[in-house]
Amino acid sequence: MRVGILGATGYSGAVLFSLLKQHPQVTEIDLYGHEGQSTARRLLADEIPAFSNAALPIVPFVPQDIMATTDCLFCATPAGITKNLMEPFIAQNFPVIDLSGDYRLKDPTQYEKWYHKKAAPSHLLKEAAYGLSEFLTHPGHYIANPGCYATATLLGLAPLALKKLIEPTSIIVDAKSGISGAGKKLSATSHYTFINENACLYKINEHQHIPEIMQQLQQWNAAIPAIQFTTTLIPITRGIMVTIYAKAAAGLTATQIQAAYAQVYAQSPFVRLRNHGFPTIQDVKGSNYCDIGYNYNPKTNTITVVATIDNLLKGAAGQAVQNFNKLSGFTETAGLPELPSFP
Ligand SMILES: NC(=O)C1=CN([C@@H]2O[C@H](COP(=O)(O)OP(=O)(O)OC[C@H]3O[C@@H](n4cnc5c(N)ncnc54)[C@H](OP(=O)(O)O)[C@@H]3O)[C@@H](O)[C@H]2O)C=CC1
Ligand SMILES: CC(=O)N[C@@H](CCC(=O)OP(=O)(O)O)C(=O)O
Repeated sequence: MRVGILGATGYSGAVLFSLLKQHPQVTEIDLYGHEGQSTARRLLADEIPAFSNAALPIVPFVPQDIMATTDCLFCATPAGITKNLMEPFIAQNFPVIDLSGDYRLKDPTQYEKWYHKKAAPSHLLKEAAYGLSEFLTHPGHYIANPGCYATATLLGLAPLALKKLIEPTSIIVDAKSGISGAGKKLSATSHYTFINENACLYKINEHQHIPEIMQQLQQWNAAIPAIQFTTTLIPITRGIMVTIYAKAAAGLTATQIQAAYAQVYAQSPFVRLRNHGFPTIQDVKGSNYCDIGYNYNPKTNTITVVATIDNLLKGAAGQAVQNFNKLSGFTETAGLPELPSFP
């Protein structure tokens, strides 16, 4: 298969390129730059010295040329780009996997509220499938890859929500991310002198992943009205840890919780459950795994769930490849690392 990447010079696009380069079903990769970019030769290796042996050109983004030469397009661009570029691809049912937030929310007013930008038109939004891989049964042609925090939060909560094991009003999510989650551009909070030996809460009650988490949670359990969700930047390069607290439904036992997680993830090669103890970020770094641990405290009637992922793999490029595999009918694990990068 021949695939294309828009945004390969960014963090998640670069990880995507590395994965696709070693994918057993991918024979060629084309890289695209900005629409209207000059045709002067620009190489991936010039932008990312770590890829100095991959002298691939980055060519201008021209939809008709892309559809004529490749079989699937990946977009690893910031929010606000694909909503303006994807109409020709959607019109022709061309396979696209979009890592940005532009097509995740079905309701355009929600996108406008949380992303502070004009949304893609409703008729295009309708064509996109929300690609939380473990629950993606009908990939269609356009997959909106979930956000990194949303992936860890939803995988951590799914068994509790689906099986109605918690008080719907009691969910609190305390999420922490490494700095690569913010992308390659420098900002005041990603500056070394600010974040080194520091930790910083941000976007309190305003994080753009809240609506996509709610959109999915309410499909699993319509009684969940809202979640309390906080995000903290921590001084590591890669990784997300979400700690979830919720009150148990009446009469629940620890055995029922364990059974729910085991049943929901019985066929999920990238979800690893801990029946004892909690996962760390190191346990998943460099892999597409989401590791989940849980605990029930009968004294406070509280369930604690911890889910960890590598934000650039399961939170972005890894899940995009997992979705590509599902969309193309390949083995779900094809092209994805079998083990994390330990130590
Ligand atoms: N980083 C992460 O952990 C995660 C990221 N995502 C999502 O993935 C997407 C990419 O994120 P990330 O890799 O962090 O971002 P980066 O800022 O690191 O990279 C963005 C990429 O998009 C390209 N780009 C920017 N504007 C345009 C444009 N108008 N046309 C074409 N290409 C453009 C950039 O190219 P150039 O440098 O030439 O401008 C660059 O290659 C975002 O939507 C992000 O929200 C999702 C989950 C996790
Ligand atoms: C650490 C950090 O800044 N993380 C980013 C993750 C956002 C992201 O991945 O963007 P999407 O909304 O397109 O998924 C944030 O919190 O905004």
